[in-house]
Amino acid sequence: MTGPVLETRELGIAFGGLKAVDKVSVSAERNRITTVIGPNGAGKSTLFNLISGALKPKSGQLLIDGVDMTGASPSRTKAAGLSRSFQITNLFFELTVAENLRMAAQVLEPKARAFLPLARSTRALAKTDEMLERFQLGHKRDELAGNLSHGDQRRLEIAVCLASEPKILLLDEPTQGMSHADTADTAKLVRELSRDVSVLLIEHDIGLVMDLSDHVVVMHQGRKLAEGPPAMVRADPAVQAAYFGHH
Ligand SMILES: Nc1ncnc2c1ncn2[C@@H]1O[C@H](COP(=O)(O)OP(=O)(O)OP(=O)(O)O)[C@@H](O)[C@H]1O
Repeated sequence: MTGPVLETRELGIAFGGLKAVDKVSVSAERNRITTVIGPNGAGKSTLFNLISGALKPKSGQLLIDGVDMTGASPSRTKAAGLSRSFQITNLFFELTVAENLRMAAQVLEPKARAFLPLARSTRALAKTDEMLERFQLGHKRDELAGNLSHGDQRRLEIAVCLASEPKILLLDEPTQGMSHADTADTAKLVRELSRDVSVLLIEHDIGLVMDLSDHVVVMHQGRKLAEGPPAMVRADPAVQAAYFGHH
């Protein structure tokens, strides 16, 4: 497949009179990190909600891998290859690290095997082992997810997202609340991930945005204000005025 893995065309939604997302067109290219930035209330989370199917757009179009997914439910966008990681962690704290991964990887099993004993979920179990090793969580496999450090939980969360082999990963502020060291580790991880999967990111840490992103989209008051390579966006006077707060 060529072309962007994800594309929005003039996507829009309003809450009452407020145009939270107003004719926003973005595309995420394959195996690239595309980052959406903008001040509080710019419409970033709402855009993610429209892309994942949590909200239905009032206007515009959404394409995943070239297929029209406008108005599709979250389960349909997920089946089309979209995986979303929330600001609020979506791990099962009362399950172990390995169980969290295996549940996510279960979608890789053919439907006919869905009711077989877990031990025979060979693809899901192999994927679990692969993720444990890659994310250096092997020694914590039988630990309850709820007992992990914040950094390990975020790492596990990204691993859970990848376990279902998505085409595009939506990450909503993956470093929020992290220590400096955990932020650096997560940045490294996101960069690694982008070798296998396209990433669409919301991030407030501007240093990280500049460092990580291949392409930056700037939102302001529901609209797309600018987009381009990080350095170009940062130098844009309109972006500096709206986002960085100086002229
Ligand atoms: N369900 C809703 N009902 C009414 N207004 C909403 C709803 N969701 C978002 N909004 C409004 O839409 C605008 C965009 O909000 P959104 O959360 O998308 O911004 P954001 O860029 O993600 O901000 P932040 O960086 O603070 O998370 C805001 O003015 C917000 O108050």
